[in-house]
Amino acid sequence: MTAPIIQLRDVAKYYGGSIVLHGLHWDIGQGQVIGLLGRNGAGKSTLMECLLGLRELDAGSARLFGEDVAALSDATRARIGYVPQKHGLFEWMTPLQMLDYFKAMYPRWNAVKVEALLERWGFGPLELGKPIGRLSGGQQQRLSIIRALAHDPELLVLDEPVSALDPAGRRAFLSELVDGVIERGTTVLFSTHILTDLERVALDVAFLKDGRIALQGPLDDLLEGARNGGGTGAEGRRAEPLSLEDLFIEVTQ
Ligand SMILES: Nc1ncnc2c1ncn2[C@@H]1O[C@H](COP(=O)(O)OP(=O)(O)OP(=O)(O)O)[C@@H](O)[C@H]1O
Repeated sequence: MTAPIIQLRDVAKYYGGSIVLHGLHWDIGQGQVIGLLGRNGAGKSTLMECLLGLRELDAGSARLFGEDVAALSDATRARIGYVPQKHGLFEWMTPLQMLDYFKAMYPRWNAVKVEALLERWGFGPLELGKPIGRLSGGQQQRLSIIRALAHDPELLVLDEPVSALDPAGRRAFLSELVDGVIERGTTVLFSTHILTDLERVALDVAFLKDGRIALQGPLDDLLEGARNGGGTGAEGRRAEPLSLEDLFIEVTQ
């Protein structure tokens, strides 16, 4: 069996006195596509930052591609794409300058893909020539996604990647995710509060609650299990079909 792409063991993270993650074990295997769900403040961003080595753990260990995240090699870093919730793009640069800057860092930069995405996602000469700080929130989010996809990462971590996108932008992103990313066998972890998007894309969902992964499984199985009264503690078969929204409320309350 191949080693998991993401491996978390006994992870704990505190902010001051408050515990956000604790006793968290999680393995994500090659090619898995997981939607991470949890209430506001449950710790989804913190978990993603910890597993990428962007925040120091208070206990436990996190490994990516078998390497400790505290000491990732450049080669492993180049296999990862990340869209943070606060994208923090270089606001004084134009999109072209920023993409050129990142291109120099990645041996596997896919210039054809970048150009195609820029064109499809509405970056004409006007947008490409403006400082990023003067683009709209949605345009900045699109650019952050393009940057994360540009080097054909083997692991893609997306923290609420569509929160600023209009419905057309969300649809375009989801179709790129399904046809251009998941099709290639990329391992994907993404958080969202837009459950309909998750139903279109995620094969598995994981619920973060009380600092741990409280429930995880293929979306269809979880819904079926919940309808039959198993898995979420309900008794007897339900008369009403259970939606992902119902399941979310039941698991995370
Ligand atoms: N830098 C920080 N310093 C102190 N507390 C923090 C910090 N970052 C996050 N927190 C706290 O940790 C908890 C988890 O925050 P986090 O952003 O990880 O949650 P989330 O599940 O991503 O939330 P949301 O769905 O609202 O984006 C929250 O209570 C938050 O206030």
